[in-house]
Amino acid sequence: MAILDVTVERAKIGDGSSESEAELGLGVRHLCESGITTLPARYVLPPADRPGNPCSALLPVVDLAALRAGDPCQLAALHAACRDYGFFQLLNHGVPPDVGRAMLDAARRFFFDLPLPARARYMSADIRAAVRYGTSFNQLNDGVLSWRDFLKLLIRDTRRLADVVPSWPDAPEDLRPAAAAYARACQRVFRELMEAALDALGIVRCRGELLEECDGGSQMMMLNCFPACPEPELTLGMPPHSDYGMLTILLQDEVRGLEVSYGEGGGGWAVVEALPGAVVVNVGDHLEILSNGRYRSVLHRVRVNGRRARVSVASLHSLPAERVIGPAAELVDEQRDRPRRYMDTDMAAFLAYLASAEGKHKSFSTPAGSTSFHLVVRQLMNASRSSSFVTKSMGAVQADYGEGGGGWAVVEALPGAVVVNVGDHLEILSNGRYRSVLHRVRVNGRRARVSVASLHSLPAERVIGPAAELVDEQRDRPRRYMDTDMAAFLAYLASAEGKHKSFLHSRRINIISSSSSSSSSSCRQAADEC
Ligand SMILES: O=C(O)CCC(=O)C(=O)O
Ligand SMILES: [Fe+2]
Repeated sequence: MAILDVTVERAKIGDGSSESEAELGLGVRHLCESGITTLPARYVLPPADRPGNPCSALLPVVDLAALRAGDPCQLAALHAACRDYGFFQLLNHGVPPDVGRAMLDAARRFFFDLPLPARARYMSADIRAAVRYGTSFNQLNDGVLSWRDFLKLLIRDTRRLADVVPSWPDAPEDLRPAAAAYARACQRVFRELMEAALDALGIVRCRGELLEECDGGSQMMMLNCFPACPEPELTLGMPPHSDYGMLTILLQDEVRGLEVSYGEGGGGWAVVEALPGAVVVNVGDHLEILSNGRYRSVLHRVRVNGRRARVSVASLHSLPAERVIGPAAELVDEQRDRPRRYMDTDMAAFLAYLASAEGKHKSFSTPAGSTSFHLVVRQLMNASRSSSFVTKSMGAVQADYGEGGGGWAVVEALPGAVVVNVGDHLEILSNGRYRSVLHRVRVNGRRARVSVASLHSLPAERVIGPAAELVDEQRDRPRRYMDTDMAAFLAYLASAEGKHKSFLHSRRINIISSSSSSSSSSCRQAADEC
């Protein structure tokens, strides 16, 4: 049905679809200059992924001046915002208004005043380039393009900002000083927020070390440009994604556009309404991992506007790229119902993920939808065995069903039958064609029940990944799982045996089953790696 709709919509778009791929690669600013009046087909989302009617979200507010002064209410507000929303607005952040204004102004002039050749000097196919002008989300892999151009400025070690500034665009002429001043201001905000977050989380043992690493951490500034769009209801400026890093500080002009995912299973989208002078801060994947899941890295996306262009600057902060990140020791206690929820991750693991699945989970045309990097990490932790089980009294087994799970149906089995279910390994081997479904067992007030489950898999040392025949990157059959093996599984068991099966499973199943409708995605800032 969705495919049919898209075909019809594309046919309707007609003249807009005539731009060549090479032309589209030059970005949406260039496209606008060419005078298009309809949206080219490559930007048209399937109906289920389009932005729909906006509703508003008023984010929690944190006052950094009060936090700095030791106000316990502000620490509590920060903690609750990171835990419950993953997003907040920051007031009295200490970024001087003229520094923010100068940053946005220079970014606007870079995108709108410079002729294409001046901007195109910074175009690069290398996603690792420290300075890079590009378009869409992950241009080479996006099935549907996003209505966005960007300039990425990567600072690998924030203490060495001065060394990298000379490599930044020299036009407009105030871009370098404006971006450098803004980068420095964000570094201070990041440092202060991390200090408070570590306190709020009760991370004491490696507090000093972590803060030192924040001081010499990585910072990626994404200058985003979303020109006015001829058919804004058909596309997005950025697809649903989470940010790869500890914290992101977002500066935006007066045009709204940022939307955050909310609701059970993340089905709803709300446009962020920010207070004048506030910056928006969100938790990234690394802080979710460090906090062992107490803080949330939430999916967000950007809607575009039919009349007004929008410019934003997202400053993504993390520890140094080579740092291994895992849950803080204080937040893991296997004895006290605080299992470790994430495997350690580092840039090497992340790059391996990119090499195996780069962009695969970000494409709107990918039926599997997608996930952020840390969700993939969770998924690997969860890999177990293919299984079947035999029950004596079937009535108690329930299997998850429905869009995104959420419903539970009691299994009724025929007399004499055994029930067989697909396990995680077969789901991986089948590259997601077969599903390893959540199930649970209810108990009975009157009758005891006994069952025997026999779980089968390949030899323990065997590395399991999607079968070659079921992966074809050219034909819309991307690889959906990283390889896994028993060592990875045992490492997981050693750290977290059985404690959080349902949490991990529910995330993973959601990712798989919600995919066809939501195609949420991510790790973009990851794609434009740190
Ligand atoms: O422009 C925005 O509001 C959000 C930008 C964003 O999410 C990003 O650059 O990661
Ligand atoms: Fe983002």
